[in-house]
Amino acid sequence: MTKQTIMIIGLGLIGSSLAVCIKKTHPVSFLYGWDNSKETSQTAQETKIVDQIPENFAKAAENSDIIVLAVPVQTAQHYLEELATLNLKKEVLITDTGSTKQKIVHTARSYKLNFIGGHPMAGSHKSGILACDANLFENAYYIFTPTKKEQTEQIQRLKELFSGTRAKYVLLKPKEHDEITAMLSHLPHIIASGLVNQADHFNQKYPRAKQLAAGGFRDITRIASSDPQMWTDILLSNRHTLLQMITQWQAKMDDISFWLETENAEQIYHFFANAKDMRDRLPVDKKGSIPAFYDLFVDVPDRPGSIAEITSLLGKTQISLTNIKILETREDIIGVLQLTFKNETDLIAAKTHIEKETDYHCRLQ
Ligand SMILES: NC(=O)c1ccc[n+]([C@@H]2O[C@H](COP(=O)([O-])OP(=O)(O)OC[C@H]3O[C@@H](n4cnc5c(N)ncnc54)[C@H](O)[C@@H]3O)[C@@H](O)[C@H]2O)c1
Ligand SMILES: O=C(O)C(=O)C[C@]1(C(=O)O)C=C[C@@H](O)C=C1
Repeated sequence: MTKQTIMIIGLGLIGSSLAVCIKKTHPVSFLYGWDNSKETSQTAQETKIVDQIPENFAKAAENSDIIVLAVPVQTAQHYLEELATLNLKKEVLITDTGSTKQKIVHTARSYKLNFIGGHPMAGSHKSGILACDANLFENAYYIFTPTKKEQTEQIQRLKELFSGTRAKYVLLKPKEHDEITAMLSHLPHIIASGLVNQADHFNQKYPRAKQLAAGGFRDITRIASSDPQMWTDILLSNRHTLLQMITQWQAKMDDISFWLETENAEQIYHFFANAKDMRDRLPVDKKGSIPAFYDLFVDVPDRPGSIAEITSLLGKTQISLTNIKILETREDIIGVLQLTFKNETDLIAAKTHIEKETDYHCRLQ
């Protein structure tokens, strides 16, 4: 194992999780971390997620063999501009984790930087260093977008660097990447937030309506809790593709309006049947289509002692929780408890146990 100096710029959810994975498989490498949030830098230092938060950005970058940009995509562009002005090592390899690839690859090329675009297709609506998770990328796809054949050796360097993620590597062209993620990630985020905003407006007429939001609304809108800055950057950097996708979406909505106006049950049935068929065939073991965190949602009666009952049940079985949160206490009826575990085995064991010992309903999403 060669000793390398690695610099991670941006120590939020993705940067800190990658740092932990790198440390696990490359203990002899030296890891610099850089973040413009003082609090985040302090946490990274205290928890030893990185070896050092340097005093001087330029010196650390110039000393690095690999630089990983894990900041919002627009910010990553600015860092490339800055890195291009430094006296970086000749062999330095720069990569990023951003959710869009064409713009950043284009910028890196214009500065003649040794850059390979990267994108781990796993994440969460949670952000920041406190959401750091060493298992975040396990079984997920990690996309690289090389632009030249000569980059094979560089890709190999990155595959080795990120081997601790236990992700599956995929190579795509930047344009292919941006079209696929527009369909499967960016448009869904727009729709989820659109729904929440529409419901927010609606709530002015029926203020109690939000208390009634049940599984359907919650399931489809989880990702609306994601970081607004990150998503502003993503949308603006994949503008053209998204404009086309939105037009297609609007056409689909027009179809539904028409079928409703004309009471066309056959077309409406076909719309749902086709979607069900496609959704049911989605692989369930892939991150991206399942929650990246091992969360269990338990409907509990809103009465004293019900939370203690669950924690003591889990305590007896030695299943350890990493987080517990009361999501809502709906009047009179039930509330939802979000239990987070450190891996899938604990999650499934907890679900089985709670269902066996109580009559509480458990859901994975
Ligand atoms: N969240 C996801 O699900 C996900 C998944 C895959 C890829 N990505 C991409 O990875 C990147 C990071 O996303 P994240 O989820 O880790 O976001 P995050 O908000 O959790 O972390 C971003 C970090 O960058 C820091 N930062 C912001 N501006 C900075 C600057 N100018 N200089 C230094 N640090 C700065 C922030 O303080 C924060 O710690 C984004 O480009 C995003 O598109 C996100
Ligand atoms: O699971 C989530 O919360 C995510 O939003 C993760 C998700 C996605 O859309 O699948 C979000 C953006 C990233 O670029 C990759 C993954």
